[in-house]
Amino acid sequence: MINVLVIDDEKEVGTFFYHLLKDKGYAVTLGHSYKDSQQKIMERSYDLSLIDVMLPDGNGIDLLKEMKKTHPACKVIVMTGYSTVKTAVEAIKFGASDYIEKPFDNLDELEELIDQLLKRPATPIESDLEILADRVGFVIGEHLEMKHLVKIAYKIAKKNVNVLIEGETGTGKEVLAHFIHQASLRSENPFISMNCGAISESLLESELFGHEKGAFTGALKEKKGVVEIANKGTLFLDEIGEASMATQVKLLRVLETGDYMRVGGEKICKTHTRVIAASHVNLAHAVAEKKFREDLLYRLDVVKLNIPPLRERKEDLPLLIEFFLKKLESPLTFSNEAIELMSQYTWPGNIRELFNVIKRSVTLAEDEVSIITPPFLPDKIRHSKIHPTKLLSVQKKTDQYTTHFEPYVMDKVKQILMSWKSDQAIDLDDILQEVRQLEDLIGKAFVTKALKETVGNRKEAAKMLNITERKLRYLLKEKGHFHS
Ligand SMILES: Nc1ncnc2c1ncn2[C@@H]1O[C@H](COP(=O)(O)OP(=O)(O)OP(=O)(O)O)[C@@H](O)[C@H]1O
Repeated sequence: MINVLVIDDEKEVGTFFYHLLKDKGYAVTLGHSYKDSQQKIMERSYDLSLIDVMLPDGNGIDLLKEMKKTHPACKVIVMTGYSTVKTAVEAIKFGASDYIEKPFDNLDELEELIDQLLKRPATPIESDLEILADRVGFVIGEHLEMKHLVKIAYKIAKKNVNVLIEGETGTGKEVLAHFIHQASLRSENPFISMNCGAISESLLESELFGHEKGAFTGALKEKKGVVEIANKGTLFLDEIGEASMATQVKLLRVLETGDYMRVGGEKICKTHTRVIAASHVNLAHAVAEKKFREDLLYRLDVVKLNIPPLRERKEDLPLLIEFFLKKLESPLTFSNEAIELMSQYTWPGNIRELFNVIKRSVTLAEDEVSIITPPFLPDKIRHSKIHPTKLLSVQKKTDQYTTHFEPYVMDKVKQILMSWKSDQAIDLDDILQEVRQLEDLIGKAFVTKALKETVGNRKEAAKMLNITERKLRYLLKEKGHFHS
């Protein structure tokens, strides 16, 4: 028997769902307040719950959290008024499967949604979204924050809400926008991408809204703008922060009412496009600096998705490398040392830069070798200097490193001191002599690794270690740091 809990303080809503669901053969429990529903959540388990976000004695989102904690498999639909769509999107972040707006004017759609949710197996969404991601060429990876973000993107894709994607250059904002479009009900209609920072102000306006014949010198024919072409589809506005204040006002109008005018035109036109905006600058900061309209930001960031930079999702490097090698139809692979160097690099250009590096290495290595080794990587990656402690300290889960050598060494010294009893006589000179030997050992390990990486090329090895070739020769001769 399927158990459903409907939580709403409006009696009519409860009664409506009671009859609708009872007729389908489900067992329905009604909750009328926060307190009362809390009790009902504790009493038994449910397969589905419909929760009103605004209860007189509490917040429906908190009940959603409790439900998810107590019965993780229970599907939740939150119910909201239009003005609280932002809250509903929040609910999705906390695990709601979907949200519906009150009043319910499409009952067939509502029934369909409930049936679909109850039909789905326990973790369906992951496989659905993975199939779609595969189709659009979007690597999700293993990074938890990224996985969560894609799940939210997938869930809100079917809703007609605007989305704001923030992230450094090359992190995949456009690919994510495309993924959202493909997951939406608009996927049969056009996805149009426009970079607001790439063209001049006057051209941007006519590209966005179109122009009438004779609107300006050179406007020989009338032209459709992207808001018109992407009508019923998705309009991806990259670098929205670059749009002038005047264009921002016009965009705001499009977002509020769908209305716009072609350049040189007098007729008000309407579009039903969905806007996904992106920016590599933090738009809230731009608002504080008065470079971006607050009301426009408010309209845009109904859903805000922040893509982490590649240096924070290094665990995804192998998957991305594999994906790009396949895309380039290359049979080559990267050696472990090459991958290690790539994971030490900070990737300021993010995934775009990674793709370019892979393309370059493949071109250089093709017909020469079957495994791409460090010499085929660009200098910036081979010689990207990392702080020695990054090598010596244990990498923590959070990818944080201690920033100085000293604490690491002091920790070891403390351990040694603890085992030294003050009544034991020691010889400090002997100890310092041992430390110098250790220094040699560490030096040897670095030199050996550098020579291995550069396949014995001393010039390259010296460069990698940031020492002169003379010093390297000295180390090899005097200290016996031979290449083993
Ligand atoms: N998750 C991903 N999976 C596969 N390819 C990706 C992914 N992210 C980025 N790319 C690739 O990296 C390149 C840059 O991606 P994209 O243009 O989407 O970045 P962006 O954040 O929009 O960049 P910009 O801010 O410079 O406009 C593209 O070639 C894209 O295909």
